[in-house]
This record gives sequence, structure tokens and C-alpha cells, in this order.
Amino acid sequence: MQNERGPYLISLQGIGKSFKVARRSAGLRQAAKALFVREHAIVKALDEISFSIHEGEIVGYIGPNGAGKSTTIKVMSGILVPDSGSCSIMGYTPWKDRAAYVKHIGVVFGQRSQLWWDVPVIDSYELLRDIYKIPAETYRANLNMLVDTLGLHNLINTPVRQLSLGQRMRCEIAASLLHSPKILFLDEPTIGLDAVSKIAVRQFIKTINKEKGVTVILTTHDMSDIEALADRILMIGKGALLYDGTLSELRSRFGTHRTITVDFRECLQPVDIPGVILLSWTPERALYSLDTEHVSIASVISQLSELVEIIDVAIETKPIDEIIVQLYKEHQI
Ligand SMILES: Nc1ncnc2c1ncn2[C@@H]1O[C@H](COP(=O)(O)OP(=O)(O)OP(=O)(O)O)[C@@H](O)[C@H]1O
Repeated sequence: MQNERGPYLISLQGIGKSFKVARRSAGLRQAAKALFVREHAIVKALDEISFSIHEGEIVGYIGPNGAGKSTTIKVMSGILVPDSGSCSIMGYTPWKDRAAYVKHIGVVFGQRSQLWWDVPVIDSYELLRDIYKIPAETYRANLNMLVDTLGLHNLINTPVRQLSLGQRMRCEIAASLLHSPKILFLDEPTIGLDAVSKIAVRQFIKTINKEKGVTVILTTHDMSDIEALADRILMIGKGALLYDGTLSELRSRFGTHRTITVDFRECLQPVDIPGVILLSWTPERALYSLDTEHVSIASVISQLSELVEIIDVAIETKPIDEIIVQLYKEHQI
């Protein structure tokens, strides 16, 4: 498959995946009954998911808890076999050609470690070198680059269990890239990290995307990850794809709301402007809320400036988190 930008690197068509989960009602009687009769429910984790991704993209895969994000990443990385649909990544069907396919991908699950817990990080790296049969020269070059850019100098000789979450995450990301994969799947890579570690991880993801051309698909609940990284958002809810587009399209579609803070020379009388909500008024500052679909910012400022002497104006857009919540609400998820 392809479009005007050429062939897709990743293409999913109608992927479906359900899980059979054991159900038990509350109470002792039900517990006793469950010893003999197991009741099951079917959870539809993915319902006909289709999307395609080009080489070099950074795609943010978002959605509320239980939407199906991790399940999609598991299908794409070949860990899970879907019930229906097709998936072609670099020409491979991940769950069928797994041995050859995994040489081209790196996977990081923020909540799970791929490193050996009790041994120094470097030992896990050497094991990965042997598993992936990474040529000595490539391994050395990649290791040096990763240690430098992720600041791992003082970490790689430490056992994983002695590392902080942020330090471990940087080591995990390095582990996933030792074999020079073309695609990196990151499942909540910044979960639980402090502000400094988050920025370091984001910066690194940007660098390997730009300099090495690595295609990145990341799931996150942190909208600032998306703002900092993703060119494109795929939003999933109740197993179905609900939005596929850029962050700026999303903003303009759902984010026409603005808050305007105006500072002025003392004015005791609040000024009301038609179509605009006055949120607060003090003798030196007013806070207005408006929808730019109905009223332009220019007209608000011009109407105000006729009545007060404006000193400063600050305009804020609705935070991306609020836009996402609005989107979830619209889709009733
Ligand atoms: N191995 C499994 N067995 C049974 N049900 C599962 C399994 N894995 C996922 N599910 C169910 O499938 C649905 C999608 O789960 P998934 O982990 O993909 O969601 P998610 O979007 O990654 O959620 P979160 O943001 O909470 O990590 C959920 O209802 C979950 O309970």
C-alpha cells in the first residue's frame, strides 16, 4: 500500500483482537460455584483497527485506560496474534516472521523491564548483542552513541535493581536500540519520570528520529509527550480508531476556545463584551473566555481598548489535555 509519499512502512488493516476473561460475581456462594462452573466474558480489545504509517514519522498513539493501545503495540511487535485483519510492517507479518522481523524493531514497555534485574546493565546489553548477533563494530558504535546521548556513563556497571526509574528507563531505551532497528515502539516511555528525565527521553527520541531516521510509535497518557514529539496522533477508544491527524488539526477542530488576560490602568467598572464570558474582574486585570468561532480576538481587544487603557494582553489556548478529554466525551468513551 502507498499514498503520494510513497509506500507505507507500517500498514494495519481491520485488526481485531478479543480476550476471553473469567468472570465471577461477588459473594461466597458465587466463589463456591466458580470452583465448578467457570463463567467467561469476551473483551473486544481491538475492533477493526486500520492505519498506515510512513518511514520517519513519530506517531502518538493515545486513548483512555483499556482503549487497546498496548494490545496494538503487542500485535505490531509480534507478541500477540490478532483474531482478524492483516498487518504488514517492512514487508513482514510480525507474528509470522517474528525471528527475522525483530531484528528491525525495538520495543520498550515502560512498565516492564527487558533488562536482567540482578546484573549490571552492560551484561544485559552483551546478552542482547549475542541474541541479535550484532556485529562487534556496530555494537561498539551504537553503545558509545547511546551511552553518550543518554548519559549512561555511570549507570551501565550498576545492577538494574539499584537504578532509579528514570535511570532504568534510559537504559531500557538504549537496550532497544543496540541492534539499529528501523522502528521503535514505546509503550508509555515517560511513565513515572520526573521533569528532567522526561525532557531527556523526549530529546533523545527526537534525535534518533532525525539523525537515524527511526520511525517511532509511542503510547502515552502525557499530552506534553505528544506536544513535544508527535507529528501525528492516532486516537483509539473502546478498541476503535477515532482520530487520525496532526495535533494542529486537532487543536483547530476542537480548540477554538481561548482565554484572554488583559491588564489595564485602573478601571473600577467591569466591561462586558457581547458573546464573551467575563471570568473575573479586578480594577487592573480582567479575564475573558471566548470561542474564536463566534468572536474574534481582535474584536474583543478593539472593543475593550475603547473603554480601558490596555497595558498588556495574554492569550492562552485550551490545554491539549482538555481538548483530549472533550474528544473522549464526544465519543462517549
Ligand atoms: N491478556 C489479556 N487478557 C484479558 N484481557 C486483556 C488482556 N490484555 C488486554 N486485555 C483487555 O483488553 C482491553 C485493552 O487493553 P490494553 O492494555 O490494550 O489497553 P491500553 O489502552 O493499553 O490501556 P492503559 O492505558 O490502561 O494501559 C482492556 O479491556 C484489557 O482489560
